[in-house]
Amino acid sequence: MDATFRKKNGENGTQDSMYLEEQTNKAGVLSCIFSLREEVGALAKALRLFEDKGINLKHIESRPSRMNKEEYEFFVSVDTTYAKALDEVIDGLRTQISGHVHELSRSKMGDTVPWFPRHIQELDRFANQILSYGSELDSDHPGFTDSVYRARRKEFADIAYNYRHGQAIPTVEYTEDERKTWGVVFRELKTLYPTHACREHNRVFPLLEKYCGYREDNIPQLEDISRFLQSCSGFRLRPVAGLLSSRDFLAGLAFRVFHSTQYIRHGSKPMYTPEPDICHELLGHVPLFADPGFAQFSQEIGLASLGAPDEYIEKLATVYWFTVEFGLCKQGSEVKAYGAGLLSSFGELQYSLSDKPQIRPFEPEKTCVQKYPITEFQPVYFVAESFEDAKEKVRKFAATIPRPFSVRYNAYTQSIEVLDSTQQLRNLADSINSEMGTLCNALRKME
Ligand SMILES: C[C@H](O)[C@H](O)[C@H]1CNc2nc(N)[nH]c(=O)c2N1
Ligand SMILES: N[C@@H](Cc1ccccc1)C(=O)O
Ligand SMILES: [Fe+2]
Repeated sequence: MDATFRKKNGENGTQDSMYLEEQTNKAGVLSCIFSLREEVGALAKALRLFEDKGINLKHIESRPSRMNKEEYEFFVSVDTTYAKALDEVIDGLRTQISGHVHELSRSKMGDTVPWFPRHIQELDRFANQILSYGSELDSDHPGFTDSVYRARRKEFADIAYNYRHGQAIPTVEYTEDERKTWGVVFRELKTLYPTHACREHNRVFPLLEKYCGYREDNIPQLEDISRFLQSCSGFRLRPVAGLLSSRDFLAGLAFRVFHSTQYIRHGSKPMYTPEPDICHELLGHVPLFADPGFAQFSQEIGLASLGAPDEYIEKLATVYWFTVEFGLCKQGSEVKAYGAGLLSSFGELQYSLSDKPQIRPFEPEKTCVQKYPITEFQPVYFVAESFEDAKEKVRKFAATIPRPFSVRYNAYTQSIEVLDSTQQLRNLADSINSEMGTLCNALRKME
């Protein structure tokens, strides 16, 4: 059970001596936490309530309460088939044994909400939680049997493992072979961008050539790009050894942090690779993260993911997949690519705008359940009406994610604020008020 137990003080500052929290994070399991005044038979009485309703407990744990020495806390889980009976037991715990229960409140910040980073520095915890793409990829990965390539990948992994927030991203000396691979990818893609890429991508690309060393004969350095992005949109890069879980990866976006690989694809297959590599990050993602509107869109997906239940992380990751990774977008009378997985693969970029794949309108409620392959061209793409439209739709979708609190990113402290107290809301109101003053003044000066 990955639930964390945390007891909260009541809003009025008093210590609640009992709280109940249901969770449905794990498919098929419902949990509840309650605390009781310690005395002979207290637990037996509580358990009788479960017995009376015919509930077979799956799991029970107890521990002395840290907040109140006279109390014990109990954590129980039951099969979801007992959902209704559990509600009745909770009522019973509140009423029938209230003699042993002082005050009662439901903790708003669920004590069972999945952990998420609150400060940008906490992203350091993700460094060594890399997923292998699975045996499926390993065996047909173009670099699988190349021992030189594998050794080189380990060098890149070590840079990422040792990286800590705030450090400069180490410069890498790329080999001649690596530069050759980059050159092929760069050249082919550059000829396709004017006709295939969305206008936001085409607008930023020349700036990257001017300021970040984007050239056919040079693989740009992550540190230079990270600085450039910070000045455009506040996005920054962090080196990562490989694929992160969707939850971790999306959490980074909430802080405007993009986890970027630093190794390059195997030279034998430059036109398409089944996993992210530096070509994908620098040619696919970076130009769009430099666009303020797109940066905002990406961060909102990240914020929506914090503390969300697993099933919603999966849906959000699918929405991310069909927008940021493989999205198509209407621009004027044409359809263009804005998904980074398309903008970094000269094979798939051409295919995506041909008449071969299926094209459907982007509707988050439908798109979020679409299955997709991760190691071959996509059979289905979704077309957004515009970035603004996609942003609005994703916002509406995100609002359906069950979460008992709202969050906001504070860029000054680089931390996530959980908006669950009147003090937090007052701070937010103050800051909006100050911005509103700026806006009104500026408007007056325009007249
Ligand atoms: C969020 C979604 O699952 C997406 O495919 C993520 C998964 N993990 C990742 N991890 C890394 N390092 N890079 C990525 O682009 C992604 N993409
Ligand atoms: N297929 C992309 C890389 C990629 C793999 C998986 C997900 C997203 C992107 C390319 O060749 O550039
Ligand atoms: Fe990507």
